[in-house]
Amino acid sequence: MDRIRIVGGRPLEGTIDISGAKNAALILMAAGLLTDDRLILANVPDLADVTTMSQLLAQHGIAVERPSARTLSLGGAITNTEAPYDIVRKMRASILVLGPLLTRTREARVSLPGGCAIGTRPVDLHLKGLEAMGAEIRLDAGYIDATAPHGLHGATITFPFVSVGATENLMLAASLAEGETILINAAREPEITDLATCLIAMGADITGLGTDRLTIVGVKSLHGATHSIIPDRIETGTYACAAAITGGAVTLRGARPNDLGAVLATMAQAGVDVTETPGGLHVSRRNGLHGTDAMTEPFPGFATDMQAQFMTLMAVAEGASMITESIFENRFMHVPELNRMGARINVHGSSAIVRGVPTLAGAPVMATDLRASFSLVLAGLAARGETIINRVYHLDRGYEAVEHKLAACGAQIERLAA
Ligand SMILES: CC(=O)N[C@H]1[C@@H](OP(=O)(O)OP(=O)(O)OC[C@H]2O[C@@H](n3ccc(=O)[nH]c3=O)[C@H](O)[C@@H]2O)O[C@H](CO)[C@@H](O)[C@@H]1O
Ligand SMILES: C=C(OP(=O)(O)O)C(=O)O
Repeated sequence: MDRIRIVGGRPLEGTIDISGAKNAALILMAAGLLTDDRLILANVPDLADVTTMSQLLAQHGIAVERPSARTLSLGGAITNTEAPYDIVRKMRASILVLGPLLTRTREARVSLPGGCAIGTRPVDLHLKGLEAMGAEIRLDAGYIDATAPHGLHGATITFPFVSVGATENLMLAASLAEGETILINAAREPEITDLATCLIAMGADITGLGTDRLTIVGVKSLHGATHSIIPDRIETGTYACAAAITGGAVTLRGARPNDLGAVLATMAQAGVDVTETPGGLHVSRRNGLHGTDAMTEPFPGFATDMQAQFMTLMAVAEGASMITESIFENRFMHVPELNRMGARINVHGSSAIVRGVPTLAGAPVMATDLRASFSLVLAGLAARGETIINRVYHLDRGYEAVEHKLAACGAQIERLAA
């Protein structure tokens, strides 16, 4: 297994190009199941999760080609409606093929994704929504067995709480269902709007973009389209933290500041200088950081996918912060690892109290999930001495060319191949 070695203490200076959004790429690839025509996706990041989704689509019969480094071309008829355990277990986002397979072919057998390091992550809202649209669902040997003998029909679905994945799955299903679907208390994440924009380009009828009420009127068929994926807001926020924690100055080229919701304002409150530029965002820090509270919430609130990285920033701020995780029940696995590097963080239920320390000390640490991994990279960049991060495969799921992007800005970082 690869490891990452960092020698900390160097301010980052330079420009980082922000890649296409992982979470938009995955759902847009699933949208490729909605038509036999070609769906061309541009600005696709080169990530392990994108490779996994390509494998999943390929075994459903979809031809997945990469005509250029950043472009994916999807097309062809669905020949197999089973999403097997061996692929689904690698990536929970595999559940996003359920809606498209069912609405297209009236049947789907998708392995239950199960829990993961950050929480139990049930998919009940996906299943209840599809049942409201006429699906018959039973669980069999760890699989979701779904059929829609008469096809899916529109329904009004009120989510009891916001779910990004359930909103996406039902949007995909509704786009080819008979009649009108209304999704109430829908997620408003930028990736949802990106999906809607692409579906509309494919011929779908969707209104309410960017709001918590989406109306989708099913159409008979969808056609091919070309769509460019939005820049990754979480990668943007993560590198903003990297600039800030090292006391550097970095331009994040291609970033879309509005997509970061409460994250940038919270960073600014903590003492980070954040300036919108014509092509992105400039982030620097000349003065000290001060402890600032944050609570994760659905968009436009503070993103849970930024919680671990912001916590590392607060670990070296002056004063205390309270960081509350309200989306996932177990997303503090980075805390013991950060504490091994000298941080002073206590977890009380869904909140972490962070008492800032003047410096962290390099140490061997273990990555436990994607964003926790980068929180350790950030700690390593700020720490005195050497940090070795194990289990880098978590990082490779969602961050493209981490060591190259950081080294180009002056970080002392290298990948140690297994
Ligand atoms: C591939 C992708 O886009 N992943 C993102 C997506 O995950 P994902 O779509 O899995 O996250 P959800 O928004 O669905 O989850 C929010 C909360 O709802 C719960 N829940 C969800 C569905 C359901 O049927 N029942 C249920 O109880 C989850 O366990 C969680 O506690 O949104 C999360 C929240 O912004 C992000 O952290 C993930 O990076
Ligand atoms: C939790 C994440 O991804 P996933 O939903 O694919 O596990 C993430 O991107 O931080």
